[in-house]
Amino acid sequence: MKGAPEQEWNVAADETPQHQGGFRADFEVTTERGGPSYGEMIEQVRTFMDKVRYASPSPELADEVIDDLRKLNAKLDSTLVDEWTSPSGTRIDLPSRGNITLPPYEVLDGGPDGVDAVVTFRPFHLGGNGVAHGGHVAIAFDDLGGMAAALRVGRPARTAYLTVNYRSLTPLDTPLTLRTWVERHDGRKNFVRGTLHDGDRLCAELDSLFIELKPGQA
Ligand SMILES: CCCCCCCC(=O)SCCNC(=O)CCNC(=O)[C@H](O)C(C)(C)COP(=O)(O)OP(=O)(O)OC[C@H]1O[C@@H](n2cnc3c(N)ncnc32)[C@H](O)[C@@H]1OP(=O)(O)O
Repeated sequence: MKGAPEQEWNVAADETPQHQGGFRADFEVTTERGGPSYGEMIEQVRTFMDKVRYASPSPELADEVIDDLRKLNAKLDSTLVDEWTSPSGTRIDLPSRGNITLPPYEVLDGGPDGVDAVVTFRPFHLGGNGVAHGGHVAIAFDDLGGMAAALRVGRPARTAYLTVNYRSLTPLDTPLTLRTWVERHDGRKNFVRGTLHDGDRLCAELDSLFIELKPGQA
């Protein structure tokens, strides 16, 4: 991974098809793209999603919010870039690399032996009856399982299968311990296991296969 000190943070997307030549194994990570307030911007969006999940607005307020959102969307329209240069996904100083689509996590330790992270499912990750949606648990495992495979092989890997065993309910708004590691490998095949704990209580387990991508493979 490269981290250039001089980052351009508002580069227009070019005409190059994004997947030409395969998944980019070596794209620039950054702590600067999007500016110093980018993390807070993402946090405010997540907070907005929390509010939307539980809000019951009047028709008038819904119309007002729609107007405000249209204005905000128009503001961002002029700044759109491709996925490889967007801060969302490449800002390694932010929870989940600044990726707005992932449950926010912080990697405490990561290397060829595995990944230790703390993940907090937000109120908007609600599944039902106050606990996390199983699909969001799977997303956290997919990203951090993929990271464990990538850190072992030094190249990106794609999920071939992913099984989550849900052992007990996963709470919201609670820092949870998530671990992933490559249990065994066979050529390009990385068999990745994982656990998600609330304190000592096991919430879910991961059993998955990540295939190391060949050079140029999409
Ligand atoms: C740090 C950031 C991390 C982010 C992680 C995010 C991860 C993701 O979400 S990726 C998105 C979800 N995954 C996908 O879209 C993948 C879609 N599938 C594919 O692209 C391909 O099937 C792919 C790449 C997985 C494998 O294709 P390919 O490279 O041609 O491998 P292929 O030759 O078919 O298989 C290689 C080996 O794996 C085995 N294999 C492949 N798929 C499976 C499977 N589902 N189950 C069991 N074995 C499998 C094959 O049998 C073969 O075994 P062997 O070498 O012993 O004969």
